[in-house]
Amino acid sequence: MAKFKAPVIKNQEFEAEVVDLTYQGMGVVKFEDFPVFVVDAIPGEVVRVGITKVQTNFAFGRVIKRLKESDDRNHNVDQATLTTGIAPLANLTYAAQLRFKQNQIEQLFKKMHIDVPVNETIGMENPIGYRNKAQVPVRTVRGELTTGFYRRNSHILVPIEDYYIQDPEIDKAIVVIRDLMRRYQLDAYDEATHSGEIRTVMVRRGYYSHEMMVVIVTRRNKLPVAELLIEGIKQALPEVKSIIQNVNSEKTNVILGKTNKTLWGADYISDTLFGKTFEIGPMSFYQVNPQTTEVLYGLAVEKAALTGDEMVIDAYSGIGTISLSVADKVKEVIGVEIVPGAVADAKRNAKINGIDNVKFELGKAEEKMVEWQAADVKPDVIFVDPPRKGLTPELITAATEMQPKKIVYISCNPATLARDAAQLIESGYQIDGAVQPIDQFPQTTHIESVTVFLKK
Ligand SMILES: C[S@@+](CC[C@H](N)C(=O)[O-])C[C@H]1O[C@@H](n2cnc3c(N)ncnc32)[C@H](O)[C@@H]1O
Repeated sequence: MAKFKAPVIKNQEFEAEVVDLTYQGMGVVKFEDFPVFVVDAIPGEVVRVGITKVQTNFAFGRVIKRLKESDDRNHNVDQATLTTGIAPLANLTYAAQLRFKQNQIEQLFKKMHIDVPVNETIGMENPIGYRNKAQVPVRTVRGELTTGFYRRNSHILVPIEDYYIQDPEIDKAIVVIRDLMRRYQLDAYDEATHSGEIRTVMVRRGYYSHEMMVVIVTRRNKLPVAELLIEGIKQALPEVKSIIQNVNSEKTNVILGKTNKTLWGADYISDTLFGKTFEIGPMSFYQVNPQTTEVLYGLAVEKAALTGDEMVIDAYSGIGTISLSVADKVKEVIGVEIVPGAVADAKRNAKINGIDNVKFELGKAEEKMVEWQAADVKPDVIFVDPPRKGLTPELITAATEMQPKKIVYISCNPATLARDAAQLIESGYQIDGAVQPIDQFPQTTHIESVTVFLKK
């Protein structure tokens, strides 16, 4: 059989209308029927495209000239932001972003042949500067230690100081820390040669508490000039309550290593959610958008319609935010979480808030659920809030065999949500009402939603 030959070649130019937007926020144009994915091109726009890379079934291109512009284009964003991968939807108006997210969920359920309404995405009033956490790579650019963000689809650092979607206080802190590292001539990490010292700076700031944690990720155990660095950070950033060194000596893209050393202050910071206090350690997941998290969990709890008598499972419980938010509305909760630091945080958080009807277990949700089912645990409601890869078939089998009245699925990836929904429906559950998207991650392609499954 003759090998398929792409109808375009590198550097070829042509004009076309943008007909679609991929789930990664890239415009789709067609050359004959061959799809070309183009950064910063919006459906309805007509563009002159230059081909940058050709693959077997598709190609990538860039906009050489925009010949017709879409009304959905947002002009209030600078080029550096669009060049990096930090805010890939920032070229769209916010209204168009919200429609894009609703539409993505609709398409994914349609593909699975599940007929379900999807509500309009609940958005933010001010959808920038919301992130309570930054993880910024530290690299050498033109001979100087630099912080910024990777250029899209690459590991090339673009120096930036305004990260657009991060809490501006975090942006300021990163510049302060970068300048101290320059002053004390610290060496930035070099991925290619696996040399240098400072890999990443992570900063987390409590939305209500304004407590800041700084985590410096190093390649080796020794952090040169640690004393001077700590003193400088304390002087310049009075909100900092915790300075931690995380050691990651592996040749990997994973940001954090396993070892943490508290260089100064507390091992965690606190913040509040629904008026409850949560202590958050460096390894623990904590929702990055504190403003919409309350909307998200508020909705999840409202949809669960709890009466006070329920036995609840909180699978993927993190530091216990869902468990502790529902504890006073139910009889008891058991949570399961895989990260030991997060389970320790969750147990402390139960204590701090005087909650004693909640238990947290360390383990894999998919294994614990099978154990609980075998032990004849009978939950009335199961909350699942998995990472992007979603649930496993084993977890769904065990969960549905326990026959809870409701399974409340909080999802950060509609592709795995739609896949899992098919198995839940096959196992005797039906979707109650509509899927509700909530914009936890404005300006990005990430899509959060809540769906309730009812036992038929
Ligand atoms: C989206 S977060 C939700 C956390 C928590 N519900 C919250 O909102 O703060 C997913 C959590 O699942 C945990 N996790 C990942 N894989 C897991 C597994 N196989 N079993 C249990 N927990 C897991 C992660 O460490 C993370 O804390």
